[in-house]
Amino acid sequence: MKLKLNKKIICIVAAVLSLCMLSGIVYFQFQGKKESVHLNYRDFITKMEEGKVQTVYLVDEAKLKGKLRSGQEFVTDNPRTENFKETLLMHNVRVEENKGNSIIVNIASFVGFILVFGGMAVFMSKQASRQTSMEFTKMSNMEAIPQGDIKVTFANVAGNEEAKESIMDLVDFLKNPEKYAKYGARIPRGVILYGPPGTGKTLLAKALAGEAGVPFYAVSGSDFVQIYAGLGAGRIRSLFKKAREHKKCVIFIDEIDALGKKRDGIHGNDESDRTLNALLTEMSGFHEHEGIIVIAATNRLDTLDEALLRPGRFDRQIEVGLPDVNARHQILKLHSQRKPLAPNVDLGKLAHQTVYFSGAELESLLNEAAILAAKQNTEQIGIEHIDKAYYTVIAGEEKKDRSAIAKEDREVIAYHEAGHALVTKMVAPENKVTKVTIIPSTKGAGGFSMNIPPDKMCRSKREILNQIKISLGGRAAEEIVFGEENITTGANNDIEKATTTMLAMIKHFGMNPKTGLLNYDVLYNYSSSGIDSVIIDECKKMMEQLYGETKEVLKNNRDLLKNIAEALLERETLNEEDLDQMIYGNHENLRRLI
Ligand SMILES: Nc1ncnc2c1ncn2[C@@H]1O[C@H](COP(=O)(O)OP(=O)(O)OP(=O)(O)O)[C@@H](O)[C@H]1O
Ligand SMILES: [Zn+2]
Repeated sequence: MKLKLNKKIICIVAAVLSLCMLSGIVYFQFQGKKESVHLNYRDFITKMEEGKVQTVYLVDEAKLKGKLRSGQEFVTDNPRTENFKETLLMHNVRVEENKGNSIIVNIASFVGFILVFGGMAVFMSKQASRQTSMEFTKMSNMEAIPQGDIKVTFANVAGNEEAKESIMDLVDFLKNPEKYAKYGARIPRGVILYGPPGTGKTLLAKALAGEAGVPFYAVSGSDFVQIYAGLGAGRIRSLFKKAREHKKCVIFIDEIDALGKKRDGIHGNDESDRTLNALLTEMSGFHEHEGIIVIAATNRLDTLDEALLRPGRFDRQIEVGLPDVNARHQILKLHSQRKPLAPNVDLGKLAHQTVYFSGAELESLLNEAAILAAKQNTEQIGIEHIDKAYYTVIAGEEKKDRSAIAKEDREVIAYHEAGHALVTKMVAPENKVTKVTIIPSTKGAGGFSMNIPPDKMCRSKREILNQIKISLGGRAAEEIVFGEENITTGANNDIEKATTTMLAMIKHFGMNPKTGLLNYDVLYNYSSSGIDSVIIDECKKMMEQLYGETKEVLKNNRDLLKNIAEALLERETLNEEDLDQMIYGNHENLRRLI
């Protein structure tokens, strides 16, 4: 009874207090609006250059306040660069340092209100209390793994050679930031690792910290959302504050997409915007000689807000793809190092059977097998354990055996990619084919073949036509080998690319005799006749002719096409040397004959 009464009183007091608080907040907001405007940093610089800025109050906060000559007060981002004060003085701006400004006081009182308000809420609801304290604990738990405790090095990462190389560059940046500062080089602040789950992104970030011998902070983008308003941005600031104490360190933000998703303009989310802005502000506030590198990871690069990818932010993007057969073999070897494998386990063969497995799945495969063997008390881990574990690992995503479904698809993909590569070699040997693979990547649905034309200012009509033939090479190979009935949707992107190029030839470059030397975009601006049917007819005609020629190239080299496709099925990835070896043999001279 006593307890109930107490609760009632508490509720009444809480209601009255809340009312007071609310009016306080409303008053504060009214005051705030009257007082200062928010200038983005670029506008601030413009105003400064125009001599419109009278005073700036320098503080060590993310935002700083100032006054325009018109009397208007403003708030803007604090760049925290070393020569900021000098720049201000050079522009005749009065600089006042560390002066408590009224907005800070206001913010403090606002935060005070919020805290009291929050406190009441906590008091009134046990549930909320538990939740809040969890969030706060999370916040204070952002401890770094100290330097020396990170045992991960590049030796723990198998495969992923290209990603590893890019990360290796950063080790030197972290070890000797002064060296780069001396030459005025901007040290990369942010790196995005992108690729499918479980491919070793976290591992690479840890290896960077491990190799450079610096502390490692790991957080996840999703830790910053779904928490009380304003806390996300606060957490970012406290994370960076802690990181700065170390001078050199690696901050790893997993699932960056949780706070840096593209804004669609309709479903804006103020809270994640605020958090993202706090992150960007912190990153642009790094001192030149500071060795802090932020590594972010995401499964999808294309969903990220462009603001994140601008220079000075996450301007290095590194793909971390699924491992090919060679890389899978190395990963299996690495993770079986301390496992007693039976002689009947052939890791090379296992690598072939684990198409589309990520590094994490391979690790899990061996781990599950080890658990099974331990349960049965057998001396060693045998192939029978691995076979069983195989289904445990892929269960849940697909009932059927992945490699079995993939078999037919893989063959079509192999011929498709072989088609692209062979046509490139035949019609445009000056292009570089850096990599052909049937392992899916973000660059292409099935597989992809990287074909880089030489760097030139202008391209000739012949080069453009060849580029279209290269795009058509995939579909042409499918048709020749599997018949017209069996062509696939795999050529979707290729057709899009070919059409775009073809239209540009006709509409912009005046490279078709029938449609003439006209720019059709300019023409359409003056008449509203829509797309000219002559253009469509010419496009189709030219495309048909090029497709015929492409098929001819492949038909004349069917053996080569078969060899390349079979090599792809066997090795999954081929590089330029492998291709040249197959096409030109050992005789470099032959190259000139073709
Ligand atoms: N290339 C690799 N070499 C060795 N082990 C790997 C590799 N890739 C993944 N692994 C194993 O898988 C585990 C999980 O990898 P990691 O957490 O780095 O993947 P991730 O790409 O960060 O995944 P997510 O996108 O799900 O966060 C690692 O701890 C390691 O055991
Ligand atoms: Zn293709």
